[in-house]
Amino acid sequence: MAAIASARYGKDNVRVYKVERDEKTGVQTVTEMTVCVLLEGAIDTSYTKADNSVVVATDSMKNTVYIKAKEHPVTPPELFASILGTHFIDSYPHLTAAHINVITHRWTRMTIDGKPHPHSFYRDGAETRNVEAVARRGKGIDIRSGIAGLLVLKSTGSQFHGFIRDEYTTLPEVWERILSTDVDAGWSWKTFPDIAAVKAAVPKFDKAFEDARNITLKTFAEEDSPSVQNTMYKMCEYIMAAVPEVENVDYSLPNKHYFEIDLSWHKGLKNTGKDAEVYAPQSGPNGLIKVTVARSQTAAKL
Ligand SMILES: O=c1[nH]c(=O)c2[nH]c(=O)[nH]c2[nH]1
Repeated sequence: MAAIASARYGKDNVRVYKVERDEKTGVQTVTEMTVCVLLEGAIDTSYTKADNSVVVATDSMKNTVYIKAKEHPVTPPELFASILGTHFIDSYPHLTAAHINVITHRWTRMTIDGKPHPHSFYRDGAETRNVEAVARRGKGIDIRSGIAGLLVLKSTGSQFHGFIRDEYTTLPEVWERILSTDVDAGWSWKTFPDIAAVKAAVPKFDKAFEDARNITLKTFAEEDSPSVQNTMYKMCEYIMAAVPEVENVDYSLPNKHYFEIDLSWHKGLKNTGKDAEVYAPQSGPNGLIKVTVARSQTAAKL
């Protein structure tokens, strides 16, 4: 006999743009998001018995995203995701959880002749601000805020030595290397009992994002990194110290390798070790290093 172990469904890639116009100053502010809604609850019969009476159409979910974006602020994304999630479980008694993902894309205001332009913006990077809010009936709202697609590189100030050497090892130890990664980081907040608690925390969300982004960049730039593992752990520690309401911090960092090229076959050109200048960026395979750091009392329970 087969039975459903878990099921959720919804609408992904709902693209939304919202403009805010300040009539007095003529300054406009824009937000562009990609939203995913996934719902859970007493929906098994829609899979097992073709019972569509329990189905909120994914098309209606898309409409709801647009309507809630019209009725409410879409920033900070933590609040908008919580408003959406709460709407679904409040509106449909058979649903138990709503998982809302909001990816906010960068539109940075242009500076023209030294002045911020009132209505023109540019995409200054692939980096996105990502929020996942899960509203669970009777269990409050869990939020993970994050940053993804922040591509960074340092041309020195990174080492890697002392690792296991055995019959599988060819990697030389290095006291000097290039370090590059595509930062995917998240910070998870203590459960909010309800939407009022999320509203009360609104001023903290943008500050936490700026703190986490600055800590990531500063630690990456300034630390003489002994390994990706140690550097990302330090980033987690600093974020936990900067944002007391955060319960844990996670990073997922690909190690984007740049290989030295031996050019000595061409007229004895020196291009390795301290003479290395021309490198071959690798697209794969790459290292992938992940961690979640919790406060000590929570980590002990995990
Ligand atoms: O920072 C690093 N951590 C590793 O675990 C690892 N493994 C590897 O081959 N290079 C690196 N670099």
